[in-house]
Amino acid sequence: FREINDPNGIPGPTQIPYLGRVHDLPIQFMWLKFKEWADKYGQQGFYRTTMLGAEFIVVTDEKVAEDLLVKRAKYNSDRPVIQSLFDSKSAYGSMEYLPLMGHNQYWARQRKLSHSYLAEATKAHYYSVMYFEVQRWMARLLENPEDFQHSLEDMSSKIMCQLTWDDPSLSEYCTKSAWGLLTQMSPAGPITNVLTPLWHLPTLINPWKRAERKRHDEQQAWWMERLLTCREKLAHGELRPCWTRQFLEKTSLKTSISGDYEASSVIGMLALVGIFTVVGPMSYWLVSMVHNPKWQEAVQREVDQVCGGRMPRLEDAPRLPILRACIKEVMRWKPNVPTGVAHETEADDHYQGFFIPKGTRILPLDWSFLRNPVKYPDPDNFRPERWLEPGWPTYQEPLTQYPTIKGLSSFGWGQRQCLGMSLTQDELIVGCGALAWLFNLKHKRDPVTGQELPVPLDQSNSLLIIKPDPFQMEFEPRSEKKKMEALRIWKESEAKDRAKREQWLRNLGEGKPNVIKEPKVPQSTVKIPSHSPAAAVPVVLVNGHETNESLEEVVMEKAVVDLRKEAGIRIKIARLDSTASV
Ligand code: HEM
Repeated sequence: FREINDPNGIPGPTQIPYLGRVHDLPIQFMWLKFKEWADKYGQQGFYRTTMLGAEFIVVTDEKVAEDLLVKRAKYNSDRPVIQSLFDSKSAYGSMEYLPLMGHNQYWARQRKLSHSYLAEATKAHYYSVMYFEVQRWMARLLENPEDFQHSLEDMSSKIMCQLTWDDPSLSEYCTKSAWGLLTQMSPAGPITNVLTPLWHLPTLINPWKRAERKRHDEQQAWWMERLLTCREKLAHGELRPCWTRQFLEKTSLKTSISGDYEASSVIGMLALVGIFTVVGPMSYWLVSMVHNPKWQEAVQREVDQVCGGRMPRLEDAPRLPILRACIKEVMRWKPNVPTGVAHETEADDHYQGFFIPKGTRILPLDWSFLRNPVKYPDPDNFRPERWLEPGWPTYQEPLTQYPTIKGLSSFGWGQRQCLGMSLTQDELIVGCGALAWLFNLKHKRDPVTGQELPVPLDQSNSLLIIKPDPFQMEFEPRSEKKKMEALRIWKESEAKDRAKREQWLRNLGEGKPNVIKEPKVPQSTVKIPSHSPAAAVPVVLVNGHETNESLEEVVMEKAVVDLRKEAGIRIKIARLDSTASV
């Protein structure tokens, strides 16, 4: 007992031999107990606890997270094992779940690949996918408002399925599969994540292992089927631009990804992770707007003034600071990964005079960071003005650029920081902007008593990534004109999309080339500083049109085209102030 409660060690709750503090750490709303301990023991910005022999350092201050997870990222970027998944860290080469992988070769190459695809998500072609799905969601909300939680999840899933496999019809299964994995990896999921020794029972008497085997095999088979279907469609010229097409056509030649199994996993995982993450803040947006009608009115006023009566688009973002402030405040007030995602240390270390052994799990407690009263005065209340008015510690100028959710502690730290920040920001701007344009989000009234039905503020699941429990609310169209306009826009977009798909297939039948016309890239809310290496990337023009491809890709393509004896392609490179032709 004395050994595990060393008075000179890192402060923390008293540990019981073997159990540590697992017995009084509730599975439900675990982050609240962690915060309670933080207030008691975390004066230095961190404290220590253990669970069934596993050492934890719970980080409660952003400065400490910066020191341990960013400055010492070289040896603090591993992940702990998740007991109820087979080889969650890919230590034995399973190569399946990028965000859960150890700090190993599979993680390095998959992160590189995912990074390039998610940067792609900020490019012009992909914006149209977001607009299209948000327009569909608005129409669905008008037609069936009761179903809003399901249709929201489906919208998010359709965006990911289209970006990944060019097929929004896969959304229902993809969502189911995403929640399956999320549940399996969360402490609030199977009991074997907490009582870990149970996992080692022989398979015959181990229902958890058998259930996981079934879930795992189905998911992997589904991911593989997606890759093979895309390959077949590509061979027939039927696959429009998406990450799988990009992989099959270009990346597969250059990357060290080992083959179809790994490729289908890394691409499939991207689709999954983009669903439940974005659903959280979008759901809490609804909750926050119902509870804060004044801020809802402020966002509506801003959207009306800036967008002149139409649905907001991404190029409007620099002139929508109130919308961005409310989005950021929703993510601060109701963080959807409240415990943070643990890193594991790969070497013995000393910090502030304390010894941290190799294999310690470092938990950056986001709930604590975002409720720090010094950085966020009045932390328990929804105060978007903290991002908009000088005098608040978090205020930053220029307001065309700030507030931005990029870099928020909720996206994690150092080498493991989230790769989906841009995608999340863009989806939230388009989605929440459309809601503000079209609806008054309100409490629903009981048809019998006329009383307002409650929209709970603190009822959610307790998975690693949370969302509010089912609730009821009202989506009141702001006017009949807006309602008709939203339905018209959706009908028009749907008809155009159908026509484009048909044209694509007709072209194929007639042997004509299929050309994708990309809309202009909207101005980002965050400008790239001129000293950044990204600013020096040359703009590549093909036949006078800007392309998203790199110079090497274009030259490579030209070589292929030349080989096929299809001449007539001109490539012009504009590099900063000078231009040259190849
Ligand atoms: C509200 C939205 C989101 C939140 C709060 C969030 C949060 C996080 C967090 C906390 C991590 C772990 C960071 C760490 O270990 O320090 C992470 C990792 C990751 N996120 Fe997100 N995420 C969001 C959206 C997305 C989206 C939309 C995508 C992509 C489609 C995405 C892709 C990833 C990937 C691939 C990783 C693994 C990075 C690695 O292990 O190297 N995330 N995210």
